[in-house]
Amino acid sequence: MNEFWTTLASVMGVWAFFQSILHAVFPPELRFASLKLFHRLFNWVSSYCYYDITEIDGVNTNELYNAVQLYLSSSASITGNRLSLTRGLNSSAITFGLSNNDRLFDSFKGVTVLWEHIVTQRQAQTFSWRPLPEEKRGFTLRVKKKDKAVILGSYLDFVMEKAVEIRRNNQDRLLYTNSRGGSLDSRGHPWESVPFKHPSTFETLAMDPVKKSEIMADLKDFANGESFYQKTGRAWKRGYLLYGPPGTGKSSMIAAMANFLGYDIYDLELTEVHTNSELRKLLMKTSSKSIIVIEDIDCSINLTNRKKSGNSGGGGRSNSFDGAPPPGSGNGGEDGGNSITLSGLLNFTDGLWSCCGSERIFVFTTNHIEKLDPALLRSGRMDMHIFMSYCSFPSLKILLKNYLGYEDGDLEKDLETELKEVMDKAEMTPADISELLIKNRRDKVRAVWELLEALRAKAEKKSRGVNSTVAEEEEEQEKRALVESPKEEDEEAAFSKCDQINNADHNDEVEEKIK
Ligand SMILES: Nc1ncnc2c1ncn2[C@@H]1O[C@H](COP(=O)(O)OP(=O)(O)OP(=O)(O)O)[C@@H](O)[C@H]1O
Ligand SMILES: [Mg+2]
Repeated sequence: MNEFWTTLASVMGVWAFFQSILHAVFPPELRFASLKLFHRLFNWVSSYCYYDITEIDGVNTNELYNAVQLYLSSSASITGNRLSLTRGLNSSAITFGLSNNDRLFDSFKGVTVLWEHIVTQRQAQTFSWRPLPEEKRGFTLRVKKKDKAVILGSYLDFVMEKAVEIRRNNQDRLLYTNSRGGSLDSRGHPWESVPFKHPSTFETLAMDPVKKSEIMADLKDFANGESFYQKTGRAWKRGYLLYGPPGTGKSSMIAAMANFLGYDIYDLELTEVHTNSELRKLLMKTSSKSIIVIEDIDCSINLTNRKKSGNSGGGGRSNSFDGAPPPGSGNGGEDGGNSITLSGLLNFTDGLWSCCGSERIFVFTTNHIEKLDPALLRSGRMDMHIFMSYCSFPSLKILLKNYLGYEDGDLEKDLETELKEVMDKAEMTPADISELLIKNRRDKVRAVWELLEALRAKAEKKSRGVNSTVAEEEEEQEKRALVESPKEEDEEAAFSKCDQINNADHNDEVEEKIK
């Protein structure tokens, strides 16, 4: 050991002496050239090579940096004496990390490597189109030259895989939103996140049990289908379109999917996205094993003004849902890139860019499938169309079990028969029924009788031909008003969206279909 320190001291001494001679004798250019030469010489003689993994690579966040940080946080791999402990905002576990400017050894397949965490203050802010963090952070990996092949070949992949695993186990899943508009945070992320804690599961979801098991099997096949997608040359992604009246469980289904697969959710607010290229950037910043959701797609973008959409209706912003992109809008639009087109959206879900990353699910929801452009519904676009319908008797049984603890056979026979009869005629949504059950949950018997009363009343109204869709229509208009409201610059687009509400005839047709 002593020998090591003596050698190190002499090398440092020689280096210091060499530098002072350089400063005293040579002009700066020559000094620089000699330093370069010395470094080359040193690298040539040294038996180590070094890899720098910086936190920010140009303008993008370096995924490998995050992975290394997580990997080094796994207690199994850590052998250092000094560790930093963190508990992230979105995490329910404490993680270890390498302290700033500290180092530790790790071994892999009999090879020992040294990790060093380097943190330096960023020099005076250079010009940048977004604020950069104050510190420059990075890891340096020191590897023996003879072990280079092992490390580059499999160690870094192993680190990446381990990091994903650690993240899955340690961290709560996240719900991301793009509510910041197109702006990025200091680490280059366009998405904001909060912990995802929605308790909906397939168990609590009231829907036809056969359909439910089909969906669950489809999701399982997808999640386990890496080799299938590889073999068939398909991108590892899947699209689901959930449609049906308000309150039938579309959003609950998305939460159940995420909880079932353990995926994060990216809730894409289309009205906050201004151009196709912005949409693409958002996509590029989503991680794999995630569900990308566009809710109420018919309310998010203009579906009716197809003819006008090419010129954004005279200069204002309009997210146009047009089969053919307006001239020059393939990557943002002629008007300075101020429109999203259907082709942009399809590229987002379907084109080459949709394959950056893998294992992703796209889910669109709508109350009005008939308002969607056929291009979006064509086979291959959305792999599964799932109709979320009014509450049926099998769905009611699930709600009765979840809310009141009724098991099969607990209901009196007559009561059950009557519920069965009136259920389909009443066309009540699971949301309405849930409300009734919650209200009386302390008195099971009363809850069921009140429900039966409500169902009878609703069924009777239906049979008298009273338009039951008034409430739905009101809810729909509320939704649209929310989308259309505030921003002044969106006024024009808002007016054009109002046109959508004038589709009563069309609605009737679909209601027929749904029935
Ligand atoms: N199928 C269902 N199973 C269980 N609960 C449901 C179901 N549908 C609705 N609910 C209950 O009603 C509430 C509203 O449902 P949800 O938001 O999922 O409906 P939605 O179809 O997404 O409505 P919208 O079209 O208005 O977005 C949920 O919080 C849930 O408690
Ligand atoms: Mg919803």
